[in-house]
Amino acid sequence: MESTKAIPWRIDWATMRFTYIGPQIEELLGWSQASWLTVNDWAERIHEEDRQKTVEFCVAQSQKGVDHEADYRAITRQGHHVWIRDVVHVVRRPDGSVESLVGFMFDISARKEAEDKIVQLQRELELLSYRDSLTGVANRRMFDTVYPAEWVKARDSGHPLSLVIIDIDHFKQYNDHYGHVQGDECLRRVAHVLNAAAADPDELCARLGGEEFVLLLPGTDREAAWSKAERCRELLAAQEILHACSGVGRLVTVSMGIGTIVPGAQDDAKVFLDRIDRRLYQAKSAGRDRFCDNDA
Ligand SMILES: Nc1nc2c(ncn2[C@@H]2O[C@H](COP(=O)(O)OP(=O)(O)OP(=O)(O)O)[C@@H](O)[C@H]2O)c(=O)[nH]1
Repeated sequence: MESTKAIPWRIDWATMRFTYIGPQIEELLGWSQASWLTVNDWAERIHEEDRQKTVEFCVAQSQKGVDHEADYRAITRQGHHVWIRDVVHVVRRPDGSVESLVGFMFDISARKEAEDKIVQLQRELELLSYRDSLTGVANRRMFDTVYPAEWVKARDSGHPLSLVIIDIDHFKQYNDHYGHVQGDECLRRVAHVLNAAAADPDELCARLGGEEFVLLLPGTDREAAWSKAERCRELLAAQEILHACSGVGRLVTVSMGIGTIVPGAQDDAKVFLDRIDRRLYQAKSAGRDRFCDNDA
C-alpha cells in the first residue's frame, strides 16, 4: 500500500490520534510522516476556506458511523495547496460504537484543474453565445434578454426608455457592387461606430440580424435619444465608407426609427418595438438617410 499513490491512514476514535499514515504523505504535502499526530494536525493543514465545513462534515458522518468522502485543499509545508479527496471508512465494534477511522487520501489536483478549466470554458461559451460573431457587438439573443428586463425597470422606476433601430441603406447594392467580403467589413465598421455611440455601461448596441441594429437606451428621454442618433450619423459620416451604388449619396448611410416611452401597466414591450420598426420603414420610404420618431 505504501507504494501506491493513495495515502492510507488510520485514526483511533477514542484518542483522536493517528495510529498510522502512509510515508507518501511527505512527498505529497511536505509534512513528515511523524508530524501527523492528532486530528488537529489534519484540520490545521486544511485550507482555511475549506476547513470548517470539511471538519464539521467528517466529524458528523463519523459520529453517525457513516462512510464518507470529502474534497478539500490541503496546505503543503511550502504554503501551496493540493486538492485531496479523502475516502473514509468508519470501523465499528460489534456493539456498534466507533472504534477507528481508516481512509485513503487521493491527490485530485489534476482533476480539479480540468474541472476549473471546463467551468471557465463554459463561462466563455456563455459570453460568446451573446455576441454576434461577425461584428463582435451583442446579438439578438442578448437584446431579447436585456430589453424585457430594462422594460420592467423603466416601468417600475418611471424613467424613460428609448430605442433606436438602425438599418443600412441599400446594403444589397453594396454587397452586389463590392462583394460579400467587403459587405462584411462594412457591417463591422458600422457596428463599431454604433457601439461607440452607446458606450455607457447600461446602454446596449445589438445586431438584430442582417444589416439591422438596435440601440437600447435606458434612462434616456426623447431629446437624448435624438442626440444619440445624431452622434451615430456623425460617427458614421466620419468613417466615409464609399457606397458607389447607394442612390442616397456617395457614402454609406443609415435610416433610423426612434422612440421613447415611460412604460405604463398597459404598455407592451413587443408592441413598442414593432412601432419603432415601422418608424424605421417610414424613414426608408421618406428617402433614407434620416430618422423618424413619430407614427404617420
Ligand atoms: N455581407 C453581408 N451581407 C449581409 C449579411 N446579412 C445580410 N446581408 C445582406 O443585406 C442585404 C439586405 O438587403 P435588403 O433587405 O434588400 O435591404 P437594402 O438593400 O439595405 O435596402 P433598404 O434597407 O431598403 O435600404 C441583403 O443583400 C443581404 O444579403 C451579412 O452578414 N454579410
